[in-house]
Amino acid sequence: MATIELDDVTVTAPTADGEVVLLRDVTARLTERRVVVVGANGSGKSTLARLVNGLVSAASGTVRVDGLDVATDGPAVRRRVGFVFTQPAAQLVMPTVLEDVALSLRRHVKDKREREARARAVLADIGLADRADTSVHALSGGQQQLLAIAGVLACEPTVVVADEPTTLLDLRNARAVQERLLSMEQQLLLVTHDLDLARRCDRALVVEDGRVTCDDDPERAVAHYVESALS
Ligand SMILES: Nc1ncnc2c1ncn2[C@@H]1O[C@H](COP(=O)(O)OP(=O)(O)OP(=O)(O)O)[C@@H](O)[C@H]1O
Repeated sequence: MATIELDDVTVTAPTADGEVVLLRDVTARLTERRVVVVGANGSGKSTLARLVNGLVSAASGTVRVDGLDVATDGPAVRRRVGFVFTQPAAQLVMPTVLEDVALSLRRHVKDKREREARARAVLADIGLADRADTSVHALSGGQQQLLAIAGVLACEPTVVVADEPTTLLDLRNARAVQERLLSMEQQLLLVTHDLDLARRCDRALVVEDGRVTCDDDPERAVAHYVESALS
């Protein structure tokens, strides 16, 4: 299993009259297979998730994935960390379903024919084999999210970071995406407002106002979050 290490990490962003702190003094060593991040809107969850593949940089402190520093080994870290966004359309770039998966595979499989065969196998695995030649825009939101996840997994990452991956999906598609993410062998760092889903993970971080205020087993952490959010 992969290891994500955050050591005294603070993230800031510039404002018109100085800077704002988005995340403050976060330290955690994450080795569990499924780690969930919960917290109120605007508390800093996405900022925490984005640190792990360098989409957001730390102002101070270090972020490491399997010992590699995101600040100095960015490309090597990004090869290990796949990212699933809330909006799947954000990461579907090719015209057809098959081409999109094949593009994800371009660094891993050099031979074009072999790449196409692998892409077809990936599509069969997620149940989209019959949509291979369809436009990515003709897929439903749920199918697009499954395709985005397939593209990420095809690159064989050791960590998958998913930022509210089921927020836009109906119950059935949300379930399909959840099961795919929870059952995969890769380490999952999941941001979600779905507390039932959070309870199925192995460890939970609660973020409040840019700080990790609870780091515990999910039952206890979710209880802490509910108590704090509703009090
Ligand atoms: N680049 C930026 N510049 C200024 N403020 C920012 C920037 N990025 C994020 N913020 C602010 O930092 C806070 C934390 O944002 P973040 O997206 O991490 O929250 P979140 O917990 O993921 O929220 P949500 O549940 O609504 O997605 C928010 O108040 C947001 O407006």
